[in-house]
Amino acid sequence: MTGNGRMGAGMQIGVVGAGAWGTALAQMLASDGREVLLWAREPDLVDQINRERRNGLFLPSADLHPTIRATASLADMAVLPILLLVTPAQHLASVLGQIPRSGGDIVLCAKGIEAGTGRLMADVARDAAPGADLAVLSGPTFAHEVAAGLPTAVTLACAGGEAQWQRLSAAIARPAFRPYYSDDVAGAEIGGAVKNVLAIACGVVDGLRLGQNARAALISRGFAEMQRFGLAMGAQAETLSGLSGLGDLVLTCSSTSSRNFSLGKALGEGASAASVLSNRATVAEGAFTAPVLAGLARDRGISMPIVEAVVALLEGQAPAHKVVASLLSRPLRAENPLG
Ligand SMILES: NC(=O)c1ccc[n+]([C@@H]2O[C@H](COP(=O)([O-])OP(=O)(O)OC[C@H]3O[C@@H](n4cnc5c(N)ncnc54)[C@H](O)[C@@H]3O)[C@@H](O)[C@H]2O)c1
Ligand SMILES: O=P(O)(O)OC[C@H](O)CO
Repeated sequence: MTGNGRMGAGMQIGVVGAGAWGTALAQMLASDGREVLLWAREPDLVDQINRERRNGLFLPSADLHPTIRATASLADMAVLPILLLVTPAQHLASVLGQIPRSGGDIVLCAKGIEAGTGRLMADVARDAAPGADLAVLSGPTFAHEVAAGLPTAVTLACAGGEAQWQRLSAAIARPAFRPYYSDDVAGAEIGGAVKNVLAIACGVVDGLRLGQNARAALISRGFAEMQRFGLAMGAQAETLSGLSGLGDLVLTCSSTSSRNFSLGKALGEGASAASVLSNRATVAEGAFTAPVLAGLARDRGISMPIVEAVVALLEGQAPAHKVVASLLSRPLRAENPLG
């Protein structure tokens, strides 16, 4: 199916969260002159965006378009028909719960699973914003590339089906930003959440200098884990092998531009997770998702040895080389990823 071009440039879109990804999405949406209202949690950042047209905290590379306006007020977002929610996964419930709004479209852009509850973002949003029409935007998307206008394709999974897709694709697509339709909300969410954990593992391989063969093996066996978990949770196989699953897994497992990959690399080089994370203002979602994902998999009898290994490393149970040795000494078995 196809989208219908863009809606009138007059309709303002709201972006909630002015980290790297929210700012990049605002920049992309404003690239055709559309007005974008961007909520930032940090008051100084609101001022900087409005006065200097830049986000020195989270996306210093971008000169922000003049039609982006920042606000510190979540109430300002309540009147907008389309909101992109781009706060980190662990903060979605509290931020969304503070927006006094009923109905409208909510496009979920965080990649993660809520610790403590095990909820995917759409489940969080259904509770925090009952009555909203939910969609998930996910795929291989480094923020700095999207902000620079480089070509990018994403999955836009719409719980409201094709009618919602027509509405949202018209508002969100740009010449260099290409959404693909899906009705598989859970599949799009699971791919994005699981790949972050696997990217930490790929970073460890890099940090330990285990080579390109090992990284390719890890991507492939990691994808098998994503498939086992995703299919058990009701995801469609096509979504997992698409942009929001395999596509994002390949991107995030291939570059130190990924915060998850670079966290893993530091772990492989001998650092502790606590020391790496305490020195960062940015989020590595995989560190929060890994334990809850492992728990969900264990509860369901789903084998995810790479995810378990990441949890062991994050918790400092053993040094990286020992965790890898233990993965490599598992019994030989059939490759069938679903077996
Ligand atoms: N950066 C990317 O390239 C990229 C791409 C796609 C998806 N994502 C996803 O987008 C989400 C946001 O990531 P990001 O890269 O924009 O963040 P970031 O690491 O650039 O910035 C951290 C963000 O967390 C916010 N924050 C910190 N404490 C908070 C709190 N208590 N309540 C609410 N917000 C709080 C900050 O205000 C800031 O917006 C994540 O789920 C990430 O996986 C990121
Ligand atoms: O920097 P990361 O690891 O959070 O990855 C960013 C995006 O999710 C890549 O698609």
